[in-house]
Amino acid sequence: MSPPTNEISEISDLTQHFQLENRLEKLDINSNSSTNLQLIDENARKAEIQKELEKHQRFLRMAKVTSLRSKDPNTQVGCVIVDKENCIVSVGYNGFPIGVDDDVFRWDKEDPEDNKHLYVVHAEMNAIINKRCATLHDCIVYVTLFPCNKCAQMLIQSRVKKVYFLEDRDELPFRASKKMLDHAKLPYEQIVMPRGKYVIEC
Ligand SMILES: Nc1ccn([C@H]2C[C@H](O)[C@@H](COP(=O)(O)O)O2)c(=O)n1
Ligand SMILES: [Zn+2]
Repeated sequence: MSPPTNEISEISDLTQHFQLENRLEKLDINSNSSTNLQLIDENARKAEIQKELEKHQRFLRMAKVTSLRSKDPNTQVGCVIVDKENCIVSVGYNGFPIGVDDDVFRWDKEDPEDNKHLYVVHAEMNAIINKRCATLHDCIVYVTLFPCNKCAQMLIQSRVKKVYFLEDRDELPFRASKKMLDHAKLPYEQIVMPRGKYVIEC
């Protein structure tokens, strides 16, 4: 049985809190030996880290909004790619290729010959193809679902700098993807959304 909604929100709040704590711990600040100046510095860095986290959440919210364009009745995925200056250089969502008719290539077909997975272009692939810049080198990827193995290959080849994502899956394509990303040293990080600021009603 799934927990009631407010319980989920509390879990989300707690996870978020620990995520921020975890980020702060990495700073390795020795608070016992803090002088006033160090304390000011510490607070400034805490504020900076909080600001960074909020930026990631903002772009992931945009990825979520983008995902709503997908016609996949089971899983809508959205991807936003930003450059070094935090400018959006591309967006994408999962859909059939241009000219491939949804009424012919249906989303709900179970038959292996007609299954959507044979035809759908993933959100990340569409974002890579749609880019409005010469290269994605050092760009940051925001995606609502962890990239599969095929998308991970393309992201590695595109030389993007980091992947931020919302949801994860413990399935073969995703495990293979992690193996590849780790090996290629392309970092990825799951971001938890703040309570009440993720669900978008349209
Ligand atoms: N990172 C990903 C992973 C999956 N997708 C797409 C491919 C399908 O349209 C959908 C997954 O369908 P399901 O297996 O949940 O029925 O999500 C993507 O675009 N990017
Ligand atoms: Zn994929």
